[in-house]
Amino acid sequence: MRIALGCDHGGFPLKAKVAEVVKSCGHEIVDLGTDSSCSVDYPDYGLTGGLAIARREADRAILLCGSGIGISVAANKVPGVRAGVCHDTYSAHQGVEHDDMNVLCLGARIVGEALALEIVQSFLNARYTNEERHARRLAKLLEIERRANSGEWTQAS
Ligand SMILES: O=C(CO)[C@H](O)[C@H](O)[C@H](O)COP(=O)(O)O
Repeated sequence: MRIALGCDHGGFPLKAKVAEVVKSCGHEIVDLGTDSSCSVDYPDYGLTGGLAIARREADRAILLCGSGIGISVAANKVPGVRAGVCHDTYSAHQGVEHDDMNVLCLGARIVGEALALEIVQSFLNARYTNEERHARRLAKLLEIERRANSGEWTQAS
């Protein structure tokens, strides 16, 4: 798979190790920056990561920030993105298997390196099951997205 990898300064300390694991699992990296610990703004990197998915430049993304929260909120604003913060391996594979999560977000200030790398592997190895109940729920998510984007909830009547 092509895996977009992006981070802000809070996530930067984990980025190189995550890239190593992604490549060692046989995947290609689409590097979205940032490339140093200089302070930057997580919405910029959440957007870039989300767009990589929306534009099909990557199959999945891994986004890192201090907590994982800010960058996941930003990425989830992009239609087609299903980003989740996962700080345990179970969520990382179940999020893909049940919810077709396509963006994994990690907080480099929350998880240690060893656990983070196991979480990454768990995410990469997981596949969406497409079981009937999951497909039904995913269809409902997509319908929420469609209605939100149509403006029906924000236009004055
Ligand atoms: O954790 C974050 C948002 O949820 C971001 O990664 C930022 O890294 C964090 O807010 C940055 O904090 P800083 O005090 O500007 O380093």
